[in-house]
Amino acid sequence: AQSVWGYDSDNGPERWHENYPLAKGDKQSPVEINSKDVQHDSSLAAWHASYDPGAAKTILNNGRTCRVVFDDTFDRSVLRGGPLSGAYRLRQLHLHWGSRDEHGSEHVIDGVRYAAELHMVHWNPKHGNFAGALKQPDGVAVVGIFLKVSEIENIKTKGKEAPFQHFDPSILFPKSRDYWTYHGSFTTPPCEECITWILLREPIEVSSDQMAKLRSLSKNSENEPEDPLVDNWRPPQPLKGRIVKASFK
Ligand SMILES: COc1ccc(C[C@@]2(O)NC(=S)NC2=O)c(OC)c1
Ligand SMILES: [Zn+2]
Repeated sequence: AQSVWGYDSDNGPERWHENYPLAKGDKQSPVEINSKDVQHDSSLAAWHASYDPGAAKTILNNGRTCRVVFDDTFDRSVLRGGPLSGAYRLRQLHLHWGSRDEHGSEHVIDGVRYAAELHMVHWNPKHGNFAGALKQPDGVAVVGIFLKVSEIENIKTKGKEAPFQHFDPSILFPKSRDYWTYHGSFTTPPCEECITWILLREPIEVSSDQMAKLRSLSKNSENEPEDPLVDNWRPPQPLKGRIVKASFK
């Protein structure tokens, strides 16, 4: 049905605005980042995450992405510093990826599309709850991490099932803390413009097998015809005068 948004030609990003007017807002995400237009801001502080692995709860295929949810009923796994004031609670992380290694990320850096993009979504508890935070310009902070396919032979351990109860997502952070920051929106409907984006400059490496794992997920439920879950990324939206800040020179 047209009303259920997705990434296909009949319900994809070009049509979201028909049911979700915010999609045509002035602070939409993702965006293209051109290093020549980026402004270094020496007042930008370093960001810090202190995550409790025990906060990880479940991993879910919701037909649009693969999502891990965390206990955010108190300041258990938090992100602070960087462009933020106060501690933001980690609520969930999810990914966007392509059908091939040449595309899949949502933000595009100097024309480079990465194979995938990881979003770690945090919200500001001063707004009471997540729903309240969505309505505030400083309500949500998302750390975006680019995934590129490594050349090295992937070192997947066959058949090993890692329990998600002991998963500390800070292991996903790349070495460098360098980041870009700008004010934008969720990249899927309802596209609220409540996000302070912190995009890490250094991508993390994943093997092609790991990418294949992501691409093996399907949109459909069990016992329905196989419909591969791929290309769940929104193309870049107009900056509309916004300046992207860099924490690095
Ligand atoms: C109303 O609350 C929402 C709405 C959409 C998303 C998902 C997403 O749009 N946000 C980012 S970032 N990437 C996405 O795909 C969400 O993520 C926590 C929360
Ligand atoms: Zn996302």
